[in-house]
Amino acid sequence: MSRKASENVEYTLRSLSSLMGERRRKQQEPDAASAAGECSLLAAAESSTSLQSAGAGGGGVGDLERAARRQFQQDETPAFVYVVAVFSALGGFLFGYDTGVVSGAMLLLKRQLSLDALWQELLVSSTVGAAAVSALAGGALNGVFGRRAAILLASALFTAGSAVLAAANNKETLLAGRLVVGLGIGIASMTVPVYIAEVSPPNLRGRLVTINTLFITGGQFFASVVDGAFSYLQKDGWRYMLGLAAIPAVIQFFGFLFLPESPRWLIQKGQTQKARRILSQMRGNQTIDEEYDSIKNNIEEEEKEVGSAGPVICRMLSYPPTRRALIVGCGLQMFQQLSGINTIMYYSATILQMSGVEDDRLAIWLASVTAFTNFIFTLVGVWLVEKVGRRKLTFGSLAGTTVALIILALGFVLSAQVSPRITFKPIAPSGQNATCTRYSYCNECMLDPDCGFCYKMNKSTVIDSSCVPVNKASTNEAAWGRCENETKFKTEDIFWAYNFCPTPYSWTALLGLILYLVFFAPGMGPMPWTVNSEIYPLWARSTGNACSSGINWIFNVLVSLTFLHTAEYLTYYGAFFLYAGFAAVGLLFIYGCLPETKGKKLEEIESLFDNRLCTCGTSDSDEGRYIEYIRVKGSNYHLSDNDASDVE
Ligand SMILES: O[C@H]1[C@H](O)[C@@H](O)[C@H](O)[C@@H](O)[C@H]1O
Repeated sequence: MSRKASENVEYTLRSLSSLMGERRRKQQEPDAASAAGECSLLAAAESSTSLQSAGAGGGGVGDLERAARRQFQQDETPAFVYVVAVFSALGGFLFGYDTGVVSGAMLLLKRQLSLDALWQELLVSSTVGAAAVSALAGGALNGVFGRRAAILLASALFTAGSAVLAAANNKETLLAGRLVVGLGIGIASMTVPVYIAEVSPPNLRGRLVTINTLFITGGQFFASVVDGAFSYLQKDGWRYMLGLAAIPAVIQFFGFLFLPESPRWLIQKGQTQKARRILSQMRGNQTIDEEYDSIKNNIEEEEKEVGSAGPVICRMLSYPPTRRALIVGCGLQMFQQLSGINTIMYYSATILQMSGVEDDRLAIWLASVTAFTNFIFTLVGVWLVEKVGRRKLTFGSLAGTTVALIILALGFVLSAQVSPRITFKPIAPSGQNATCTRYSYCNECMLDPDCGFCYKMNKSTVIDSSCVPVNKASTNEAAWGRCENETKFKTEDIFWAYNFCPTPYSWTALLGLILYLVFFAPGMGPMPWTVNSEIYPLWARSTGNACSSGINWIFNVLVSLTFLHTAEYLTYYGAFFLYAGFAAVGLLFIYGCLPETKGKKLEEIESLFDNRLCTCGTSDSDEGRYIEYIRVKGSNYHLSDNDASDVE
């Protein structure tokens, strides 16, 4: 095509795109498919009439299509956006690493510092508690100082906390270090998804924000490997485990000294020149005028509509669209935790032991297989999020998770039904606890955290079984009796089961565990974070994310801290049935309340919450329609079938 002809095509497309843009603005309809700085020309694929008429004025549809396709191939998202996303997601890695590493570190710490149960619980949950507080406070921090400053602060806290932990000489210092790290986790968990969402182009936003969760699960997996490797270093192994987090934290800190602030936040603060510069850096060869204008207009309109007086949370609650978005965001985070992910993560070693793995070390290594499954299937989520969209992915994931929880619970029911009888009741030495010897079946004994099951095997039958107190310093052996000395009883063909019962049905628990992660990881793991980064308008984004992340952390503590007690009262299968029940309620919630945000500009998403909640399930209007877009980005034309979310 000659230069002149191509200019003609360009001109026609530009005028058509702005005409369409105008018309839409007049109709005040959300332009869902247009990417940042773009207008979309929509045409149902079956009838390419609009395309033809568009082409007619500028050299024919053939030329037009060819030009558009050529430009599409040239028009790439600059690598800079990926660099920014990966550096930010280091915050996710640290979140995963620091929450994951503590279980392995605790095995060594409790011996070296003689920690009692209270201190162990304090060291684990103080971090999650501090994360809840700082996630809630992070909203104000983000709003006032910006996303970049918040991320810098989080990485400084991670670095300082890790250094304190590595050098700690007593439990009080350890507690201080864990609190500092927790403060970093909370801030990172609420800021990073927001920052990535704000710098990403709409067609990649879901994928890039989901990468943050990939880094969280990657951090958890890495932590489990580090735990396994350093568990051989009985003295001071925990210092390496806890201190290693300083490395990615320092990298992130220095990286962010050179990375830019979110252009959306800058526009909100009136720093428009800087915002334009950063936006064009992020969009490469695409023009940014329309994206810039739409962000700016949006801020002005929002101010008119909602005003700027009073605390943001009050304005959010009194303005119906943001109130609904907040309910959806917090609900998603709550159901993520109520479906028991962290019970599964923290107790996977125990669940694996129940399925027949008797060796402690092997169980720790197998727990890293669990963490790896979580990680790999989060990758599947990264791939699926822009293909099937948030709504279907979340719903499908939670449906599978519910089934897996039921299988897991049934596994425990079967195990409990064939639970071995206790046939031998040893007399407790004087002054020793004798409570455990009162139980009649292994599953009662197993649910008491102070007791363990000591037995022999005759072929595949359990014989000479007793329930005796566990050695508080090492759950690998009993406090007294035949199972008192691990090295000795192993040579005498005597077995010790703490927290599990030998049963032929334990494989169902393993099956349930794997199925759980396969379903949970692609959707329910990442989507609550991804959706929350998108559903609030700019003025409410930090506060909305602060609240929902706070809810995530609060329910995280509640569920993981109560698991053992819940299991004691309801038995293991009762606990898993309970989570399955929560997950089922979550399914109804998602079906009724979660709208599809795929492909929409952040500025358009607010309108999805204009209607009453629980009407989203009825408005899946894109179903079964194939839509083709020609995008016009300044001088670049796209033919893309990716963003099938806007229907006119
Ligand atoms: O999205 C993450 C992820 O699924 C993690 O594996 C889990 O430990 C977190 O609690 C959750 O927020």
